[in-house]
Amino acid sequence: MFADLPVKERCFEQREALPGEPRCVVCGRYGEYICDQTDDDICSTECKTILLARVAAKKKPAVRAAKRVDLALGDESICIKDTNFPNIPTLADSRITALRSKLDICVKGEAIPDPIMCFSSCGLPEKLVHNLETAGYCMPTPVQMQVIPASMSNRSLLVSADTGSGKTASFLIPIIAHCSQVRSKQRTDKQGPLAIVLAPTRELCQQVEEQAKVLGKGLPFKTALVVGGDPLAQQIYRIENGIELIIGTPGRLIDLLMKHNVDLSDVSVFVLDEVDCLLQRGFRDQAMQIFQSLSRPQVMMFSATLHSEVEKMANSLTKTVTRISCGNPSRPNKSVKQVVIWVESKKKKQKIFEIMKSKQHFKPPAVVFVSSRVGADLLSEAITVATRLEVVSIHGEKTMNERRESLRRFLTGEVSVVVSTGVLGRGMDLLKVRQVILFDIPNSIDEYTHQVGRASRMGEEGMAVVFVNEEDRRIFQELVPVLKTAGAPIPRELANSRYTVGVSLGSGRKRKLSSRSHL
Ligand SMILES: Nc1ncnc2c1ncn2[C@@H]1O[C@H](COP(=O)(O)OP(=O)(O)OP(=O)(O)O)[C@@H](O)[C@H]1O
Repeated sequence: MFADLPVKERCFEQREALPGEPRCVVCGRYGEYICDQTDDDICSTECKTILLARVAAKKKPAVRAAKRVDLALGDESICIKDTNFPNIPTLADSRITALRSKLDICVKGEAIPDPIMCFSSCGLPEKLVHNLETAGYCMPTPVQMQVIPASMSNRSLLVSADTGSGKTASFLIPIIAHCSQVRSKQRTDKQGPLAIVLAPTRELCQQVEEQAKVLGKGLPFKTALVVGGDPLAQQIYRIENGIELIIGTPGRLIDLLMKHNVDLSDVSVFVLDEVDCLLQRGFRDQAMQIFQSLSRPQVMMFSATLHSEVEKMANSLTKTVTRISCGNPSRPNKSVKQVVIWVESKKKKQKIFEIMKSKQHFKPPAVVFVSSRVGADLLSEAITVATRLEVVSIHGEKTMNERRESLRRFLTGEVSVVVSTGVLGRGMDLLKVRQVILFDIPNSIDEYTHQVGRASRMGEEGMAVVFVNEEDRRIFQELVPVLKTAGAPIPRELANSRYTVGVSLGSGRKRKLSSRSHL
C-alpha cells in the first residue's frame, strides 16, 4: 500500500520517531527503511549513504546506538574513556539529563543526540581529531559536546552560548567532517562548494577561515574567503578552482553570486554566525537571498545573544529547528568583571588617560570601543600623545589592508591598545585581551554583552571598564539589571537617574508602577 510513496531522499524530510518506532541509526529520526547491506534502520537515502560510508571506514554509526551503562557523574567522569567508539558505554537517559544540567546545556527538540564527551566519539575523521589535539583542544567545551552530535545528525540548529565558549569550532568541526566525507566518496571532478558560513564583519570571516584551515589541515577541505575590500577576481578564481567552504560577509557574497555563476547546488550546510546581527535590517535581505539560492540546506545559527524575534525568524527559515542553549546567554560572560564609572562626556578622555597611565588599573593589551569612526582615529591619536603608548585604530572606513595590518600589529603585541568601533565587538577572538574599555557604551545591551565578552575567552578572568553618563540613558533600563545580576557596583548617579526609575535595585525584580505613574 505504500509502494507509490517516494523514498525520502534527505534526512530532514523524514519525521521524528514516535515512542516504540524504529529509529534511524544515523540521525535518530523515524527509521522507515532497512539498509540491505547492514540490516540497520535508516530514515532516508542520505542517511543510508552516511551509514555505508561509515561501515566502509570500519566505523559504526550512531552515538545513540551504543550500549548504555550507568556512570558516576563526578567531575572526573565527564571526560570518560570513549576513544574506542563504538564500544564506548554512554550514559543512561537520567544521567544525560543530569550531565546536561551540570554543564548548563538546555535543549529543545525531538530525539536530540546525547552530548559527546570526547572528540573521538562521534566518527570524526582521524586526521581531524589529530588536528584538534594539535590545536590544544583536549576535550570539547559544553557547547561543542551538544552541537557537534546534533549537527552531525543533520539537524537545523539555533544555538546560544556565552561569548568565548567555542561556538566557532562547534560548527566548523561537523562541516569539515561532512566535506571530507563527501569528497572522499566523490568520483566526479565536480568541486562546487558544500557549505557556506556567513558572518557580519570581514575580520570575523577572516578569523573563522583561519580556524577552519587549522582544523581542516591535511583533509580534502579548502576554503574561500569572500569579503569586501579584497579583489573579487581572486575570490572567484579560488572558488572556480574547487573549494569546499565559502566564508563571507552577506553583501560581498551576493555581489559575487550576481556577477558570477557559482554552482551552489551541492551546498547542504548554511551557517549564520552572529545570527541576531545577520537577521537585523541591513543584513537580513542579503542573508535571505543567499539562503533562497540554496536547496533546503541544514541551517545552523549561532550567537551569544538571542531573543524571541530572532527565534521566530530562524523558525521561518527551516521547518524543524533544534534549540540548544549553553551557559547564561544574552548576559555578559560571568568571567568578566564589569566596572562602571560615571564620567561626563567632556571628561572621558582625561579618565582614559588616567587609567592607561596607572600600573594598577591598566592591563594591556586592551581594546577600547567607541561609537564613531572619526572618534576611533581621534582617540587613538590622543592616547598616543598623552600616554606615549603605541595605539592603532580599526573601523569600517579603513581599507582592508589597513584593518588587517592594524589587527596583526595588535595581535602580535607590537602595539598594546586598539581603538575600534563595533567592528571588533562581535565574535573576535582576541586571545590575550583581558581588558576592554567601553569609552562609548553601545546602543543595545546585546552589543554591550558582545563587547564586554572580548575580555574573556574560555572562562579566563577579564575586566570591562565602562564609561556612562546621562547621554547613555537609552540603555539604563537594560543595563542596571545586567549589572545587578553580575553583582557589579552601580554608580550612584546611575542608580539615582530618573531614567533608571522602575528598575529595582534591590531584589532583582521590577517594581510595579501604577497605571497613573508618569515620570
Ligand atoms: N575544545 C576547545 N579546547 C580548547 N580551546 C578551545 C576549544 N574550543 C574553542 N577553543 C578556543 O576558545 C576560544 C574561543 O572560541 P570561539 O571564538 O569559538 O568562541 P565563541 O563562542 O564563538 O565566542 P564569541 O561569542 O565571542 O564569538 C578560541 O581561542 C578557540 O580557539
